[in-house]
Amino acid sequence: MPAESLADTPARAETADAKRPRLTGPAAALLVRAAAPERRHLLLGVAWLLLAAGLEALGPLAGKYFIDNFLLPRRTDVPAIAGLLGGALVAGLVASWLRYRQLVRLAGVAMRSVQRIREEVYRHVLRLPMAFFDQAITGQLVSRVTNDTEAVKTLYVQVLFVILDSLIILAGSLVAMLWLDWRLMLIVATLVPAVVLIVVVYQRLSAPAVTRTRELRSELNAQVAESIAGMPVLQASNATGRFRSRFEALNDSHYRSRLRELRANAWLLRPVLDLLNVLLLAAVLWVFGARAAGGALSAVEVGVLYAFISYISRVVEPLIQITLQFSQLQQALVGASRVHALLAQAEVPAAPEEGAVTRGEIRVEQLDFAYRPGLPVLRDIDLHLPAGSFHGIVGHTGSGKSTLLSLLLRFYRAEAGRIRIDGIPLEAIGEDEFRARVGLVPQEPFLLAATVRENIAMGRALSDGQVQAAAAAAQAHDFIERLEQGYDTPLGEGGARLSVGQKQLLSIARALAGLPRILFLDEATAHIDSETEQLVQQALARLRGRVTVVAIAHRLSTVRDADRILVLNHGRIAERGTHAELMAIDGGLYQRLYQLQQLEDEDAAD
Ligand SMILES: Nc1ncnc2c1ncn2[C@@H]1O[C@H](COP(=O)(O)OP(=O)(O)OP(=O)(O)O)[C@@H](O)[C@H]1O
Repeated sequence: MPAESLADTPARAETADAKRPRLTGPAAALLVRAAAPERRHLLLGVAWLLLAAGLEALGPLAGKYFIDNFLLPRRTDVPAIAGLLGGALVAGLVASWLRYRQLVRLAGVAMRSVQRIREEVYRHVLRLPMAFFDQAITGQLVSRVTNDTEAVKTLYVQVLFVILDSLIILAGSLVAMLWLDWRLMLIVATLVPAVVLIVVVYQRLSAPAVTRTRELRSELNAQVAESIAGMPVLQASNATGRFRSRFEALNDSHYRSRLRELRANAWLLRPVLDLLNVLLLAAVLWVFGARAAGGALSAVEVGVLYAFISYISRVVEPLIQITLQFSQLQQALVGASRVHALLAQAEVPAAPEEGAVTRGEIRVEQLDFAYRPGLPVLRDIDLHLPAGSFHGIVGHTGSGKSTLLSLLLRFYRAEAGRIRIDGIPLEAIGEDEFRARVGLVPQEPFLLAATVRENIAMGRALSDGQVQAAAAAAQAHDFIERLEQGYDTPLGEGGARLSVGQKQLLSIARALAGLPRILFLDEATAHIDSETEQLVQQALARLRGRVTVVAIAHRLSTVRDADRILVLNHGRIAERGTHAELMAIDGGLYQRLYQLQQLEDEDAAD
């Protein structure tokens, strides 16, 4: 199957959907859905937030009461003053305690919601069709599952709760001011449309920069992942310099984009609001000054003046907080829409749980397939593989061998024709049943950074005896026993401590450990020496009659003993028969392939 390219591509674009930094309906639904199981916590958290903000809003009113009733009339009523101060102190303490409880509760809601979203995204990725991974770039996908979901957490923790908190304080202060002096309150309230205007301008200026920054960050991830995966090729082809320059260029674009974003923040958020704060204070003082000059200022209004000055800062501060959160909101929305775009990708449709693989007989009728419309890769494929038989598939590069295997493995769906296993259509067999009964040994063995035992068991509840039996059947037991810690030897990332042949034998052991009825091998002997190839051949011979084996082989010796060999040519089955039958076709494709390979082998021996 095609490997991911190491081509020197410029910055790669992502889906248009992920670019729109808007809390679209489905993205909002995602956030609400993730928080839904926490409704009780959410309601209690918001209730405590409301109570705390209400208690805090009483502070300036208490100050006004003190000025009006004790300070200006020069009254020294100690028990009343002590009562007032004590009340203010208790209200402050209760407000602080409620804030603590509310923060812990709401932060918990946010964290658990993001945990759920991240799990949902990962679960979804595991169920995406292979066609999706043909286009996907590993690093970008990793970025979606980790960074973007983290950005969504910001949306819950900081943005929504800080904005909610600020809105409540703002509303409380405006109501208190309305009660004190509605005309003055209207002057202060002009701040609100001014801030809305600032936020709109800010969003216009910074949204493209924020989106670009996120894209570039995920491209940085993609390049690092790609470079690590292809390190041997990178170093051997002396491409490290080129990759370094590409990374530096990307990193520089990221820096510039972030700078544009920060400039918009620096200009529009705090400084403009601080200026508005000063203007507002001047306006309120001017009104009071005018009233005093006109002789209309009563003694009672000194308390109102004090309360107003206190409330102005309480109005300005939450507005500053709200606008500051907008930069994070922007990033979180981009994150949420990217996560949503990924979740919107269609999963592999779930198969009904009824069909079962019992014997392992495969029948293919009139199969046609194309990855892209109009470019057929397989045409008119008809096959019958009896249960327990051993079939080889050979053919030149690009003839469609791996594609046929991918269709038999249900990685893609054919547009025309039928595949049946034991008489049941492929898509009617339950996913668990299908994967348990059908094993695959891929061309590139994939090993986890875990022990030999874990690599064979792959999370299945297998006993030591079952693991060892599978290893013995794959001719891997002997070399495993020779490792320092036998089956408990840690293999290092990608099985770095083993030879390619040993990795391949482990990969076969893993496939056999599930006791499959059908076993597919995709060029499993392509990169191993003839000695290991013989081990693989012995392992396959032992499966005869019990497991249906389909082996794609570049090396014809691997399938020489097969019951039947299928020769693919430009997506069609050109020849089929045993080795002897195919060799008897004069000028036949198989005969030519075989002779060519013998010449190559002789050359290699020379
Ligand atoms: N995921 C894909 N998307 C689009 N085209 C693909 C994809 N995989 C394979 N192809 C194309 O389909 C054709 C058959 O490819 P396939 O990998 O099945 O050939 P193959 O016989 O297995 O070749 P090889 O021996 O080199 O592995 C090729 O032209 C290839 O470019």
